[in-house]
Amino acid sequence: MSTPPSPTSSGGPSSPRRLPDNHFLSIPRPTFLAPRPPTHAPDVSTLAGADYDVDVRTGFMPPSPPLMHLPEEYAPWQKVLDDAVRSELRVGDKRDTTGADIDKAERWRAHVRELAIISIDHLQRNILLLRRAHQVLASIMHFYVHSVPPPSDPSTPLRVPAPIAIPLVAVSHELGVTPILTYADTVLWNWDVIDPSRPVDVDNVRCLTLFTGTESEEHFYTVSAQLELRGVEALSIMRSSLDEAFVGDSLAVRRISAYLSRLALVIDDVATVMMRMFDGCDPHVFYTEVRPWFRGSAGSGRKWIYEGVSSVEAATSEDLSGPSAGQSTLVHALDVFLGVDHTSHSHSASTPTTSLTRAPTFLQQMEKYMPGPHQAFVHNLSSSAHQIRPLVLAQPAGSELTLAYDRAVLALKRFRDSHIRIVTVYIVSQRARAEREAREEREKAGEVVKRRAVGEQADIRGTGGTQLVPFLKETRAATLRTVVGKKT
Ligand code: HEM
Repeated sequence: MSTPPSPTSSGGPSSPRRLPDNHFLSIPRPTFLAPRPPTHAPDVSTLAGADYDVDVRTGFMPPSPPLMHLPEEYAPWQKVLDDAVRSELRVGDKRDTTGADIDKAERWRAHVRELAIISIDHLQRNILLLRRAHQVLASIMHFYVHSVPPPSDPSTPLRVPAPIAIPLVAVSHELGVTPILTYADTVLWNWDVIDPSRPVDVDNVRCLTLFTGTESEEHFYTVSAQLELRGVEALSIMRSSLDEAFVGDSLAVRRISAYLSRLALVIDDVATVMMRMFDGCDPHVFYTEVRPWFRGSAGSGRKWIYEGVSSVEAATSEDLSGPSAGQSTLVHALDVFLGVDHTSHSHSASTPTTSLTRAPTFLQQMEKYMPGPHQAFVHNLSSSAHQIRPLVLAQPAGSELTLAYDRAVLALKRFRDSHIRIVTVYIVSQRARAEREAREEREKAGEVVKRRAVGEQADIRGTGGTQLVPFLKETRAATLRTVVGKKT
């Protein structure tokens, strides 16, 4: 990022205001104090830039709308995807999916198996085409694996046919991302501007639906895209703060304090944007129609076999999660920048651990689902020689810097409060409703059905395979533990 925008004193989700010209943050530093990193230190001078695929205006989203078409040679992929959407394929293990739905899906699946295996040679070195290819192939794969009825033996592997598996693994390799549908496919690479004469901003994007064509699905993706755009300012604040941390003098401390206070407002805005979810994404439609398409192989009890793929490559496609906004680099970056330590909860996440190994946290596990350059961004941020938290801890309690730091951390905690409210409405309550309806149906048929005891919680899993309620509460608790002063 070449020039960070000045932090502003206030502003709503999409209307940051400028600082007055005489504000101390508007005064340039004397040039002899300009930070110059030592050659052995990681370069934190540009947290945005081509190397990380981060844009000064759009952050982790590409600066212009992603391609929606592939060259003619790849038209067969596009056609089978369009056919799946047009024929309104239904998830195979839903109670109301009919035999006719299953037959229709099977006819479509046969076309997928009969596709020729197309080389990705003509996509290579063109990142825009590779992204579109990943999105198309991963979407076809999710339609393919989820439109079949459940097998009689629930551990029967799911086979992804070679015409999809081979190019998907190859394209994923080029992009440094996993061969499964990711947050990048559903959000970062899945949008267009509403009004092309206006810049890309929070209120000028919409996402192009893929699975159900419902307004709820489109809104679900669009809110995440809007949130990414509102978060762009946080990236420039991080960069400016790290530059100042390198200098580390008293002026730097004052400046970082102002940046962190501004960051708190930006994070609150990001949370406000997230709550727009309620404006257009119906919780029941989301839970019953949209979310089932997202499921990955992790935690499903079924192995997904990528046919025609070498055993080495196949190892990278085992136990993968479906898309989750938990793969958003923006939120990871905020955690890393503020020094939120999630390691203590790794035991309650999906990966088992032994006393000799420390399991990666959920957030670390999610990094491999991010595009390669964004993973590099997070690594660079976390390996920066000049971190904010140690600087804060070195200040006296109640100082301007510690107060500002806590404001930012508490804003992130409030973001997680809001997120838990969303998850409660969109998943926990919907799951309870689905169970109640299934029970009533069975009771109507004369069965005696055991009810869950009061206080007994369902084992509800996220698309990332976590036990989501304890996981999200622990993630929030880790954020609160990061506060250095009063935890309110
Ligand atoms: C209807 C809307 C949403 C639902 C139902 C939802 C659901 C979930 C679930 C179930 C998890 C647990 C991890 C997993 O197993 O996948 C999760 C994690 C997460 N989600 Fe969401 N989410 C929603 C919207 C969002 C949005 C818009 C964002 C913003 C980027 C977001 C950011 C995160 C993050 C960062 C995590 C990791 C845990 C954390 O850092 O607190 N989610 N979400």
